[in-house]
Amino acid sequence: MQKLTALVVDAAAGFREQAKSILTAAGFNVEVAENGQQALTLASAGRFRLICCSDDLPDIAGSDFCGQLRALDGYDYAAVLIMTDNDNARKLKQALLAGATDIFNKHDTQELEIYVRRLAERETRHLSGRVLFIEDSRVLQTIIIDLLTDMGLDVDAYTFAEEAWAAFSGGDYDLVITDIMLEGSMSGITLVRKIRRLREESGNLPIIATSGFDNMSRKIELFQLGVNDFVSKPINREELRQRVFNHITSYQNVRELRAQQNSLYSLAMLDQLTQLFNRHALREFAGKYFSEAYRFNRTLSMAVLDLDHFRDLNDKYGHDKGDQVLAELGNWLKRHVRDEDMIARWAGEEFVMLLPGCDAPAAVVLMQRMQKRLQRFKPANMTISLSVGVAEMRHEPQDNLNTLFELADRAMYQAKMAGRNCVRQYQTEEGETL
Ligand SMILES: Nc1nc2c(ncn2[C@@H]2O[C@H](COP(=O)(O)OP(=O)(O)OP(=O)(O)O)[C@@H](O)[C@H]2O)c(=O)[nH]1
Repeated sequence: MQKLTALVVDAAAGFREQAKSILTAAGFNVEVAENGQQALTLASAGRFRLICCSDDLPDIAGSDFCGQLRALDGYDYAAVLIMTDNDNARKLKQALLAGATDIFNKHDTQELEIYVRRLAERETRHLSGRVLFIEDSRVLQTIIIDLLTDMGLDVDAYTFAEEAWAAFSGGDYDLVITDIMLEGSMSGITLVRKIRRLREESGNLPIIATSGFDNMSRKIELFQLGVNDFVSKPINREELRQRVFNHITSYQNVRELRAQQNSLYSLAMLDQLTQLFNRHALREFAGKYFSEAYRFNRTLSMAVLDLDHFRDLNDKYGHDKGDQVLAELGNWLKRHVRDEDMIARWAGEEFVMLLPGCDAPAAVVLMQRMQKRLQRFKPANMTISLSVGVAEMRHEPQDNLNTLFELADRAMYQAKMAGRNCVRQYQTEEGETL
């Protein structure tokens, strides 16, 4: 990692001190000079990452100082900040043309503070990540591997796109850098196309293409294909370093944000004990089940499943054992429904299933089969049983989750009354099933 060094050049001792303290606070080691000549001597002896220079030096104009500094060996990419106390547009433009990076007002140092703090953060940030790198020139491969590992990155380097593609599916990468013209039967373009066709997250990975053909229509084609960036050969190390830095950090920020969103989603929608959807999620998604049933005139059934004598199990074996039973049962139930069905933990020991395309008699048969299997499956080594109530949507305008739940819940109660461990379809007092 580069050492953060800065040089302040100003004839006024007061401003030198002020600038020095701002830069020191941002993490720079600071040297000072009173005039341009002294600064140029110091600059050629050392290598400063940042030079903060007055536009009003006693011996040399600010723009000339910039020009002479840039001509020194190793100052191509240094940040040269011109400090001014008058906003003479012409003078400032001259300084920019002569190579100044930016211009700041001496009387408003807040902007300078923000700039140096951000630069220091960027320079000292420890990158970590994995790069898939494809380049068929051995010499260039070595140079770029050095650059990337120096940035803290792990690199998987390949000469052929075929090998890289084989490695891609097994690796958790943060960036792909690929040459476009490669030896072998697969080109860099085919590799990019294959990556972009992937549906999973890795299909969105940032890709930097490199090529010796600096041809505009080829570049445009590459961007259309989904390449994020392009670096022409011969590769400028510093340019590639900055581009890699930007792509890796923004990709990782997006990933982190997505992970946070997922964990918030999981907290909001999933029951933490069973990892099934919770009641809130059932309410959220039920609308879709009902509207599709109306639209396509499909049947929709609901089953309410309630553990029998669970209080006794808790009392006899403890609440932790009860929790274990619920967690294992939840997992087991999830594996016994189809992808389009929905299962949620409604409350303590009560679960709800929405079964689209399934009428009530079919749901009864399904639940009876499940009950049979449950006798063999002993969650947490406990023999348990379920009372199940089933009801079918009647396709009446007021049908919704609440009305269907009410019927299925009443059916579940009828199953309890009938001695538990059985399935009941809701029956009206007149004996009509619904
Ligand atoms: N371990 C555990 N127990 C729970 C949880 N949620 C609810 N319960 C317990 O589930 C039991 C439900 O008891 P009841 O409503 O009387 O029902 P039951 O004992 O299963 O009897 P029936 O439903 O009539 O067969 C209570 O003891 C609750 O404390 C939970 O998250 N973990």
